Amino acid sequence: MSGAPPLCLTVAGSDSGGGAGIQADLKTMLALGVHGMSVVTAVTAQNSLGVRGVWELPAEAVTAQYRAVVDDIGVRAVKTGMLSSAVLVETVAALLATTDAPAVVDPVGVSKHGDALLAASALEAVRKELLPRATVATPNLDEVAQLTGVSVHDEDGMRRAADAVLGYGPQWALIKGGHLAAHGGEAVDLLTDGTEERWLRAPRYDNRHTHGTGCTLASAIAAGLAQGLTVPESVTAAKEYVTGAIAAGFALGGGIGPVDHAWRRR
Ligand SMILES: Nc1ncnc2c1ncn2[C@@H]1O[C@H](COP(=O)(O)OP(=O)(O)OP(=O)(O)O)[C@@H](O)[C@H]1O
Ligand SMILES: Cc1ncc(CO)c(N)n1
Repeated sequence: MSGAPPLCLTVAGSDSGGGAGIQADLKTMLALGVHGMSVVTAVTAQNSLGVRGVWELPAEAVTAQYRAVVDDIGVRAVKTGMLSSAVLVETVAALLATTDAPAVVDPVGVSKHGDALLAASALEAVRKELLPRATVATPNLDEVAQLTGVSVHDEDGMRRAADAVLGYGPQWALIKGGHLAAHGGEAVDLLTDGTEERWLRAPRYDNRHTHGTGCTLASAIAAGLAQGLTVPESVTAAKEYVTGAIAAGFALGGGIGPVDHAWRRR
Protein backbone atom coordinates (compact mmCIF):
# COMPACT_ATOMS: atom_id res chain seq x y z
CA MET A 1 0.00 0.00 0.00
CA SER A 2 1.45 3.36 -0.95
CA GLY A 3 0.71 6.71 0.72
CA ALA A 4 -1.97 9.11 -0.49
CA PRO A 5 -0.97 11.68 -3.08
CA PRO A 6 -1.18 15.37 -2.08
CA LEU A 7 -4.79 16.47 -1.51
CA CYS A 8 -6.26 19.26 -3.63
CA LEU A 9 -9.81 20.68 -3.53
CA THR A 10 -11.71 22.62 -6.18
CA VAL A 11 -14.74 24.76 -5.29
CA ALA A 12 -16.37 25.53 -8.64
CA GLY A 13 -19.22 25.02 -11.08
CA SER A 14 -19.89 21.92 -13.16
CA ASP A 15 -19.42 22.17 -16.94
CA SER A 16 -21.46 19.41 -18.57
CA GLY A 17 -19.25 19.65 -21.67
CA GLY A 18 -16.23 18.58 -19.62
CA GLY A 19 -13.85 21.30 -20.76
CA ALA A 20 -13.98 23.87 -17.95
CA GLY A 21 -15.14 24.11 -14.33
CA ILE A 22 -15.01 21.16 -11.93
CA GLN A 23 -14.35 18.74 -14.79
CA ALA A 24 -11.28 20.66 -16.01
CA ASP A 25 -10.04 21.02 -12.45
CA LEU A 26 -10.23 17.31 -11.62
CA LYS A 27 -8.64 16.29 -14.93
CA THR A 28 -5.80 18.76 -14.35
CA MET A 29 -5.24 17.47 -10.83
CA LEU A 30 -5.13 13.87 -12.05
CA ALA A 31 -2.71 14.79 -14.82
CA LEU A 32 -0.43 16.53 -12.32
CA GLY A 33 -0.39 13.75 -9.76
CA VAL A 34 -2.56 15.04 -6.91
CA HIS A 35 -5.81 13.66 -5.48
CA GLY A 36 -8.61 15.94 -6.68
CA MET A 37 -11.75 16.58 -4.60
CA SER A 38 -14.68 18.85 -5.37
CA VAL A 39 -17.26 21.18 -3.90
CA VAL A 40 -19.89 21.92 -6.58
CA THR A 41 -21.31 25.45 -6.38
CA ALA A 42 -23.56 25.41 -9.44
CA VAL A 43 -24.54 23.10 -12.26
CA THR A 44 -24.33 24.48 -15.79
CA ALA A 45 -25.87 22.97 -18.91
CA GLN A 46 -23.00 23.90 -21.20
CA ASN A 47 -21.38 22.77 -24.44
CA SER A 48 -19.04 24.05 -27.13
CA LEU A 49 -21.62 26.64 -28.17
CA GLY A 50 -22.38 28.26 -24.82
CA VAL A 51 -24.19 28.03 -21.49
CA ARG A 52 -27.85 26.98 -21.78
CA GLY A 53 -28.71 27.13 -18.11
CA VAL A 54 -27.31 27.60 -14.61
CA TRP A 55 -28.64 26.09 -11.38
CA GLU A 56 -26.96 27.37 -8.25
CA LEU A 57 -26.71 25.15 -5.19
CA PRO A 58 -27.94 26.37 -1.80
CA ALA A 59 -25.23 27.71 0.53
CA GLU A 60 -25.88 24.79 2.92
CA ALA A 61 -25.01 22.31 0.18
CA VAL A 62 -21.74 24.11 -0.53
CA THR A 63 -20.87 24.27 3.17
CA ALA A 64 -21.76 20.60 3.71
CA GLN A 65 -19.54 19.43 0.82
CA TYR A 66 -16.63 21.58 1.99
CA ARG A 67 -16.88 20.43 5.61
CA ALA A 68 -17.26 16.79 4.58
CA VAL A 69 -13.97 16.98 2.69
CA VAL A 70 -11.93 19.19 4.99
CA ASP A 71 -13.01 17.79 8.37
CA ASP A 72 -12.23 14.17 7.49
CA ILE A 73 -9.85 14.01 4.55
CA GLY A 74 -8.05 17.36 4.78
CA VAL A 75 -6.58 19.52 2.00
CA ARG A 76 -3.14 20.81 1.06
CA ALA A 77 -4.43 23.45 -1.40
CA VAL A 78 -7.79 24.85 -2.52
CA LYS A 79 -8.84 26.34 -5.87
CA THR A 80 -12.01 28.41 -6.31
CA GLY A 81 -13.70 29.04 -9.65
CA MET A 82 -17.31 29.87 -10.58
CA LEU A 83 -19.15 31.02 -7.44
CA SER A 84 -22.22 32.46 -9.15
CA SER A 85 -23.73 34.72 -6.46
CA ALA A 86 -22.84 37.06 -3.61
CA VAL A 87 -24.19 34.53 -1.10
CA LEU A 88 -21.90 31.78 -2.40
CA VAL A 89 -18.91 34.13 -2.60
CA GLU A 90 -19.45 35.06 1.06
CA THR A 91 -20.03 31.43 2.05
CA VAL A 92 -16.85 30.23 0.35
CA ALA A 93 -14.76 33.12 1.71
CA ALA A 94 -15.92 32.22 5.23
CA LEU A 95 -15.08 28.54 4.64
CA LEU A 96 -11.58 29.40 3.38
CA ALA A 97 -11.02 31.35 6.58
CA THR A 98 -11.41 28.09 8.53
CA THR A 99 -8.78 26.24 6.49
CA ASP A 100 -5.04 26.52 6.85
CA ALA A 101 -4.15 25.79 3.22
CA PRO A 102 -3.14 28.05 0.33
CA ALA A 103 -6.02 29.18 -1.88
CA VAL A 104 -5.91 29.92 -5.61
CA VAL A 105 -8.82 32.23 -6.41
CA ASP A 106 -9.88 32.36 -10.06
CA PRO A 107 -12.51 35.14 -10.02
CA VAL A 108 -14.55 33.65 -12.87
CA GLY A 109 -16.88 36.26 -14.39
CA VAL A 110 -18.09 35.10 -17.79
CA SER A 111 -17.61 32.04 -20.03
CA LYS A 112 -15.66 32.16 -23.31
CA HIS A 113 -19.01 32.80 -24.99
CA GLY A 114 -19.80 35.77 -22.76
CA ASP A 115 -22.37 33.98 -20.61
CA ALA A 116 -22.47 35.34 -17.04
CA LEU A 117 -21.12 32.95 -14.41
CA LEU A 118 -21.08 35.55 -11.62
CA ALA A 119 -23.85 38.00 -10.73
CA ALA A 120 -22.88 41.67 -10.95
CA SER A 121 -24.14 41.99 -7.38
CA ALA A 122 -21.38 39.58 -6.26
CA LEU A 123 -18.44 41.74 -7.38
CA GLU A 124 -18.21 43.63 -4.11
CA ALA A 125 -18.07 40.38 -2.12
CA VAL A 126 -15.29 39.13 -4.42
CA ARG A 127 -13.31 42.32 -3.78
CA LYS A 128 -13.91 42.59 -0.05
CA GLU A 129 -14.25 38.99 1.15
CA LEU A 130 -12.73 36.58 -1.35
CA LEU A 131 -9.61 38.31 -2.72
CA PRO A 132 -8.20 38.99 0.78
CA ARG A 133 -8.24 35.20 1.38
CA ALA A 134 -6.31 34.39 -1.79
CA THR A 135 -2.73 33.17 -1.82
CA VAL A 136 -2.85 33.75 -5.57
CA ALA A 137 -5.63 35.53 -7.51
CA THR A 138 -5.76 34.76 -11.24
CA PRO A 139 -8.02 37.27 -13.05
CA ASN A 140 -8.12 37.55 -16.83
CA LEU A 141 -8.22 41.02 -18.36
CA ASP A 142 -12.03 41.21 -18.42
CA GLU A 143 -12.19 40.25 -14.75
CA VAL A 144 -9.51 42.83 -13.93
CA ALA A 145 -11.61 45.51 -15.65
CA GLN A 146 -14.76 44.45 -13.80
CA LEU A 147 -13.07 44.21 -10.40
CA THR A 148 -10.72 47.20 -10.52
CA GLY A 149 -11.81 49.43 -13.40
CA VAL A 150 -8.32 49.16 -14.95
CA SER A 151 -8.46 48.41 -18.68
CA VAL A 152 -5.32 46.80 -20.02
CA HIS A 153 -3.89 47.24 -23.51
CA ASP A 154 -0.19 46.55 -22.96
CA GLU A 155 2.35 45.24 -20.46
CA ASP A 156 2.42 48.50 -18.55
CA GLY A 157 -1.33 48.17 -18.14
CA MET A 158 -0.79 44.68 -16.73
CA ARG A 159 1.46 46.19 -14.04
CA ARG A 160 -1.24 48.71 -13.09
CA ALA A 161 -3.80 45.91 -13.07
CA ALA A 162 -1.63 43.81 -10.75
CA ASP A 163 -1.23 46.72 -8.33
CA ALA A 164 -4.97 47.30 -8.31
CA VAL A 165 -5.71 43.61 -7.66
CA LEU A 166 -3.07 43.42 -4.91
CA GLY A 167 -4.85 46.38 -3.32
CA TYR A 168 -7.67 43.97 -2.40
CA GLY A 169 -5.33 41.81 -0.37
CA PRO A 170 -4.27 38.62 -2.17
CA GLN A 171 -0.63 37.65 -1.50
CA TRP A 172 0.08 37.27 -5.22
CA ALA A 173 -1.67 38.44 -8.37
CA LEU A 174 -1.35 36.56 -11.65
CA ILE A 175 -2.68 38.79 -14.42
CA LYS A 176 -3.47 36.60 -17.42
CA GLY A 177 -2.73 38.25 -20.72
CA GLY A 178 -4.45 35.61 -22.83
CA HIS A 179 -6.97 38.20 -24.00
CA LEU A 180 -4.30 40.78 -24.93
CA ALA A 181 -4.47 41.34 -28.68
CA ALA A 182 -1.82 39.31 -30.52
CA HIS A 183 1.30 40.20 -28.63
CA GLY A 184 4.31 39.38 -30.73
CA GLY A 185 3.09 35.80 -30.98
CA GLU A 186 3.30 35.38 -27.22
CA ALA A 187 0.80 34.69 -24.43
CA VAL A 188 2.13 36.81 -21.59
CA ASP A 189 1.10 36.70 -17.92
CA LEU A 190 2.41 38.77 -15.00
CA LEU A 191 2.95 37.29 -11.53
CA THR A 192 3.76 39.66 -8.68
CA ASP A 193 3.46 40.00 -4.92
CA GLY A 194 4.21 43.72 -5.09
CA THR A 195 7.92 43.12 -4.50
CA GLU A 196 9.06 40.71 -7.17
CA GLU A 197 7.73 40.73 -10.69
CA ARG A 198 7.85 37.69 -12.98
CA TRP A 199 6.74 37.72 -16.58
CA LEU A 200 5.63 34.37 -17.93
CA ARG A 201 5.93 34.12 -21.68
CA ALA A 202 4.85 31.22 -23.86
CA PRO A 203 4.10 30.79 -27.54
CA ARG A 204 0.58 31.88 -28.49
CA TYR A 205 -1.20 29.12 -30.40
CA ASP A 206 -3.61 30.08 -33.13
CA ASN A 207 -6.09 27.49 -31.89
CA ARG A 208 -9.72 28.41 -31.27
CA HIS A 209 -10.22 25.36 -29.05
CA THR A 210 -9.35 27.05 -25.78
CA HIS A 211 -12.37 26.22 -23.61
CA GLY A 212 -11.13 25.81 -20.04
CA THR A 213 -7.78 27.61 -20.16
CA GLY A 214 -8.35 29.69 -17.03
CA CYS A 215 -9.72 26.81 -14.92
CA THR A 216 -6.87 24.58 -16.02
CA LEU A 217 -4.19 27.13 -15.16
CA ALA A 218 -5.63 27.87 -11.69
CA SER A 219 -6.02 24.16 -10.85
CA ALA A 220 -2.51 23.43 -12.01
CA ILE A 221 -1.22 26.16 -9.68
CA ALA A 222 -3.20 24.61 -6.80
CA ALA A 223 -1.76 21.18 -7.66
CA GLY A 224 1.76 22.61 -7.45
CA LEU A 225 1.04 24.26 -4.10
CA ALA A 226 -0.42 20.97 -2.79
CA GLN A 227 2.86 19.31 -3.75
CA GLY A 228 4.79 21.84 -1.69
CA LEU A 229 6.08 24.05 -4.50
CA THR A 230 6.38 27.80 -3.91
CA VAL A 231 3.96 30.17 -5.66
CA PRO A 232 6.45 31.16 -8.43
CA GLU A 233 7.40 27.49 -8.95
CA SER A 234 3.74 26.42 -9.10
CA VAL A 235 2.82 29.18 -11.54
CA THR A 236 5.79 28.43 -13.80
CA ALA A 237 4.91 24.72 -13.92
CA ALA A 238 1.20 25.50 -14.42
CA LYS A 239 1.93 27.87 -17.31
CA GLU A 240 3.92 25.13 -19.04
CA TYR A 241 1.09 22.64 -18.50
CA VAL A 242 -1.67 24.95 -19.78
CA THR A 243 0.41 25.98 -22.78
CA GLY A 244 0.78 22.34 -23.83
CA ALA A 245 -2.93 21.76 -23.22
CA ILE A 246 -3.84 24.75 -25.44
CA ALA A 247 -1.47 23.62 -28.20
CA ALA A 248 -3.30 20.27 -28.16
CA GLY A 249 -6.85 21.71 -27.82
CA PHE A 250 -9.25 19.82 -30.07
CA ALA A 251 -12.49 20.38 -31.96
CA LEU A 252 -15.64 19.11 -30.26
CA GLY A 253 -19.24 19.94 -31.10
CA GLY A 254 -19.95 22.91 -33.31
CA GLY A 255 -18.10 25.63 -31.40
CA ILE A 256 -15.10 26.11 -29.12
CA GLY A 257 -13.50 22.79 -28.17
CA PRO A 258 -11.58 22.08 -24.94
CA VAL A 259 -7.91 22.18 -24.12
CA ASP A 260 -6.40 18.69 -23.88
CA HIS A 261 -5.76 17.86 -20.24
CA ALA A 262 -4.08 14.58 -21.16
CA TRP A 263 -1.62 16.09 -23.68
CA ARG A 264 1.43 14.76 -21.85
CA ARG A 265 0.19 11.16 -22.19
CA ARG A 266 -0.49 11.25 -25.94
N1 LIG B 1 -3.97 31.20 -27.74
C1 LIG B 1 -3.21 30.98 -26.67
N2 LIG B 1 -1.99 30.38 -26.80
C2 LIG B 1 -1.23 30.16 -25.72
N3 LIG B 1 -1.58 30.51 -24.45
C3 LIG B 1 -2.77 31.11 -24.26
C4 LIG B 1 -3.66 31.37 -25.35
N4 LIG B 1 -4.79 31.96 -24.84
C5 LIG B 1 -4.62 32.04 -23.51
N5 LIG B 1 -3.39 31.56 -23.15
C6 LIG B 1 -2.86 31.42 -21.80
O1 LIG B 1 -3.78 30.59 -21.08
C7 LIG B 1 -3.83 30.97 -19.71
C8 LIG B 1 -5.27 31.31 -19.36
O2 LIG B 1 -5.51 32.64 -19.80
P1 LIG B 1 -6.90 33.21 -20.29
O3 LIG B 1 -6.73 34.68 -20.35
O4 LIG B 1 -7.32 32.48 -21.53
O5 LIG B 1 -7.83 32.77 -19.10
P2 LIG B 1 -9.38 32.87 -18.96
O6 LIG B 1 -9.92 33.90 -19.88
O7 LIG B 1 -9.65 33.02 -17.50
O8 LIG B 1 -9.88 31.46 -19.42
P3 LIG B 1 -11.42 30.97 -19.45
O9 LIG B 1 -12.04 31.57 -20.65
O10 LIG B 1 -11.29 29.48 -19.50
O11 LIG B 1 -12.07 31.46 -18.21
C9 LIG B 1 -2.86 32.13 -19.58
O12 LIG B 1 -1.60 31.63 -19.17
C10 LIG B 1 -2.79 32.72 -21.00
O13 LIG B 1 -1.61 33.44 -21.23
C1 LIG C 1 -18.61 25.93 -14.85
C2 LIG C 1 -17.65 26.84 -15.53
N1 LIG C 1 -16.68 27.41 -14.80
C3 LIG C 1 -15.79 28.24 -15.39
C4 LIG C 1 -15.86 28.52 -16.73
C5 LIG C 1 -14.83 29.47 -17.33
O1 LIG C 1 -14.72 29.52 -18.61
C6 LIG C 1 -16.90 27.89 -17.47
N2 LIG C 1 -17.06 28.11 -18.82
N3 LIG C 1 -17.78 27.06 -16.85
